[in-house]
Amino acid sequence: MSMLKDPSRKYQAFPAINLPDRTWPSKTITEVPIWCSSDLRDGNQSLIEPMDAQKKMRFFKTLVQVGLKEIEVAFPSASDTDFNFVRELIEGGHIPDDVTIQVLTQAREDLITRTFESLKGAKKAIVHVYNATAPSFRRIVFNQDKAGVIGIATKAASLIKQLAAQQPGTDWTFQYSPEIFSSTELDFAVEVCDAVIDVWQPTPEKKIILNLPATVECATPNIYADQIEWFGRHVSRRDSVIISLHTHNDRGTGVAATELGLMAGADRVEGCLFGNGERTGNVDLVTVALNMYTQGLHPQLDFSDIDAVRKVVEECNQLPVHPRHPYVGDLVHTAFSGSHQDAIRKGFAQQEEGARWEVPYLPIDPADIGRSYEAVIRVNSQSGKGGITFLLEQEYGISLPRRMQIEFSQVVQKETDRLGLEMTAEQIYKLLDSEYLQATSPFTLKGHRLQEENGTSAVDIEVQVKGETQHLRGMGKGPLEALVASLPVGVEIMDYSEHAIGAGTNAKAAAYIELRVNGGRALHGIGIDENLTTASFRALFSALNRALSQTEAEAA
Ligand SMILES: CC(=O)SCCNC(=O)CCNC(=O)[C@H](O)C(C)(C)COP(=O)(O)OP(=O)(O)OC[C@H]1O[C@@H](n2cnc3c(N)ncnc32)[C@H](O)[C@@H]1OP(=O)(O)O
Ligand SMILES: CC(C)C(=O)C(=O)O
Ligand SMILES: [Mg+2]
Repeated sequence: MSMLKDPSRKYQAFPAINLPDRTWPSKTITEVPIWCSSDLRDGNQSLIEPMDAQKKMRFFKTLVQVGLKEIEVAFPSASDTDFNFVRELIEGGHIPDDVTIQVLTQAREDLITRTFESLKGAKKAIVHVYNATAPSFRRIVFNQDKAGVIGIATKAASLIKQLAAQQPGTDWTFQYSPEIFSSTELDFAVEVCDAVIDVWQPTPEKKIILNLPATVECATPNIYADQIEWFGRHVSRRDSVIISLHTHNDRGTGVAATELGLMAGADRVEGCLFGNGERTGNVDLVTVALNMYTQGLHPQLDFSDIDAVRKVVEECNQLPVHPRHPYVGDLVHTAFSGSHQDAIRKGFAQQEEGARWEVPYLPIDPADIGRSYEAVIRVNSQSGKGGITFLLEQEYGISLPRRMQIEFSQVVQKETDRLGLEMTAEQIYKLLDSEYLQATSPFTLKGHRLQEENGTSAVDIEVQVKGETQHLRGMGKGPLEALVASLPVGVEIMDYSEHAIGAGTNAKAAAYIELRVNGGRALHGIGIDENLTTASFRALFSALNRALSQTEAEAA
């Protein structure tokens, strides 16, 4: 490869932060942050078709239901749709008392003025202003030096303070974002923020929010954590400032950066549900929140019906959620592969109600987010007996004995190989039915009469053999021995088991028999009936017929 064409030469590693006594690496997340959804702003501005008023309202109500207390609802000076949406929220009384709406504006006088107009009559509001501070933006976008950029920020901060004072009926919170904080020289980021602090004069009782965006993610997440810890140590009036994280996912590590940022001392997280947002998206709030469960923390957001939330988000954003998306993807609580299914089935069987969650391969209990166990195990050609057994147990109450699991899984394997497709529980049951329950040839059991006296059983059997009715009679120490004695072929029973399916008046019996015919290969049969003796007789004929058919097939 020619070095001249080597793309890596265009880029430079992000320099490490000088913070040898960093503390975040040995911390864990022990507190739930303040959550802020930016779905209706950062999410919305990145959509092919931004949401209309109806969609925005539907999304807003879902966010409220989920439990978000801070919601960035619009960029009011951007469009009439956004402006009018803020008006509708306020005038229509749609904002619950414990929810604060947030709006974004550039640090420009006309836009700030329009933003305050949109907020007239709000009980509470966060006014969020941003301007770029990163070196390339200073040069490319603003053509300003550092002092010029500080001037943009402080001028806007002053105007915001002044306009807020003119609308005293609203409980205001001010928020400032130095854009691409993560690419801004740290001391300059602090310098700009300190200048804004000087204007806003926050106190521990009336804090401001400093939102520190990784607008474009261009370093490993440990760098972002260092930047957050460094900033927290150096910013003035730390006790009067809420440090907010706002990460994007350009390198695919938005969640990691946010989590490490929390360990580094941040108080608040902005993001979007399922990671919508500019380019690769904002950090996925759902993932960060649900990851808290595995830290033993309740995220204080309600995703107990995650599929209902997903439906709203997909319909409003007109973007599908990927099937492998953490927590919510269609496939993420599903195991196809044999060894995973085996471990999951054993895990479910041993998991006790209320005990610490230990089911292998499932980081959280799917039921906690409204997912059903049925979806957990699905069967294709990579599956083994564990998954097949699990589905038959869950869906049909059929518990195959161990050796029969092995035998039947080979039948299923042949079918999945032949189809090249997944098999549903229903298809598996149909296969079990045709292979075992419908194994009625050459012997079709038509009826039986059982007499038991002094420990001896005598059975009269009516069977149909190749269309002809035959009567068989046998005696033995029990019904099965009597039945075996009645047969015209040599049958040796290797194993027998039974269990109930269901309970009460609808209960049925399932019987399983493993037998050998004339010393041949051991094979299984199943019988299901309301009557246990009938079930066991059906099981015997099921196994016998399978054995005879196979012998015939092998001879042919
Ligand atoms: C990282 C982020 O997500 S930031 C949020 C981005 N979101 C959006 O932009 C969505 C909504 N935006 C819009 O609809 C439009 O940009 C508007 C209506 C707000 C403004 O539109 P316009 O007036 O046409 O300006 P435009 O967006 O092109 O911005 C360019 C001008 O604003 C300046 N500018 C850009 N950002 C800022 C800022 N944060 N603060 C101050 N000035 C800014 C630029 O330097 C440029 O100035 P110039 O014309 O003197 O060179
Ligand atoms: C407006 C700011 C906070 C933003 O969205 C970003 O920098 O990503
Ligand atoms: Mg953003």
